[in-house]
Amino acid sequence: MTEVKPRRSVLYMPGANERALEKAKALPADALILDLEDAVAPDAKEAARERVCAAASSGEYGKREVTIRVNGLDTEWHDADLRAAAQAGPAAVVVPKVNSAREVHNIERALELGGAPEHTKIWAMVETPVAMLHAEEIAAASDRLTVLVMGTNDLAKELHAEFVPGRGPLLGALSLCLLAARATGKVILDGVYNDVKDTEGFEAECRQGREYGFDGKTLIHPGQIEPCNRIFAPSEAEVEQARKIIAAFDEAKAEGRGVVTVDGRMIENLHVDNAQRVLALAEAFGA
Ligand SMILES: CC(C)(COP(=O)(O)OP(=O)(O)OC[C@H]1O[C@@H](n2cnc3c(N)ncnc32)[C@H](O)[C@@H]1OP(=O)(O)O)[C@@H](O)C(=O)NCCC(=O)NCCSC(=O)C[C@H](O)C(=O)O
Ligand SMILES: [Mg+2]
Repeated sequence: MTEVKPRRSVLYMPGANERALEKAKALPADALILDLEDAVAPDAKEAARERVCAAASSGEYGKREVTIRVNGLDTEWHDADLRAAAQAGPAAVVVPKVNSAREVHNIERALELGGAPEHTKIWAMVETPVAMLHAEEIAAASDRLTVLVMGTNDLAKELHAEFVPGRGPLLGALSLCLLAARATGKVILDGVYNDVKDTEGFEAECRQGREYGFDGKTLIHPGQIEPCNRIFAPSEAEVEQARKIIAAFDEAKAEGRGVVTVDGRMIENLHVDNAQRVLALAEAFGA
């Protein structure tokens, strides 16, 4: 099984907010997105670019992936953001509103020309109707692209959809992107939950994201980290069950059988693969 990187909780923080950048050093988020796009006002963009590039190359955020979200491809800041990010060498450059494979190729070329180290990957945000329809070609466009990130605020805006409990209006789009990620072997992160005071609603959305198959969720506030880490990690009972399944199947195999029941349920090879994935995740999360 390939290495599992912890990406349950991926926290955005405004690149212009020095206090938030400092505070993030001690926060238990699995990964960070230092934002130059929506959370930064136009007249603060250049100072924020310098600040986040310095933060990303500082080595002060421990083992976590520190990424930089640049401004969109059609903005006046995009090229300079990409050049600066390529030099800073973060774990990834997060690019908003990616709509086609051609755009991914352009980003890839710009990173290469900018001298980005190999470890700097592309995380593509999918957040427009066009991106939903091109999700597979976007995900498959480059080996350097390792993660799809849902942008549910932009998507809802473009769709004229309302935010309702259960996210009915967005479920088709979320499923399309999940299919694209799984079909191409990429990681996929769910979108943000805007009401930072609504713990119950946030936890329900985390559970829904996990049930659908998302690898983790993007966050906007430190208070969202603990519930997100808890919900996206296998519980003790799930780890115990995974061990039981592996042991029962090993025993059956030794007796020449390819199928067994555990607690009355059929277990075949594919369920063992799932159980191994649960153990790998638990180990990656330090559970
Ligand atoms: C949402 C917020 C504006 C709320 O801010 P505020 O009311 O000031 O929060 P608190 O007073 O509760 O903050 C408590 C302390 O925590 C620090 N803090 C807050 N948020 C963060 C953060 N994201 N990272 C690190 N630290 C954070 C505060 O500084 C306080 O610290 P202290 O003073 O020491 O007590 C605010 O949370 C915020 O700005 N969040 C991030 C917003 C953001 O990045 N937005 C852009 C990304 S989301 C997006 O673009 C979606 C996507 O594209 C889509 O389309 O869906
Ligand atoms: Mg967006």
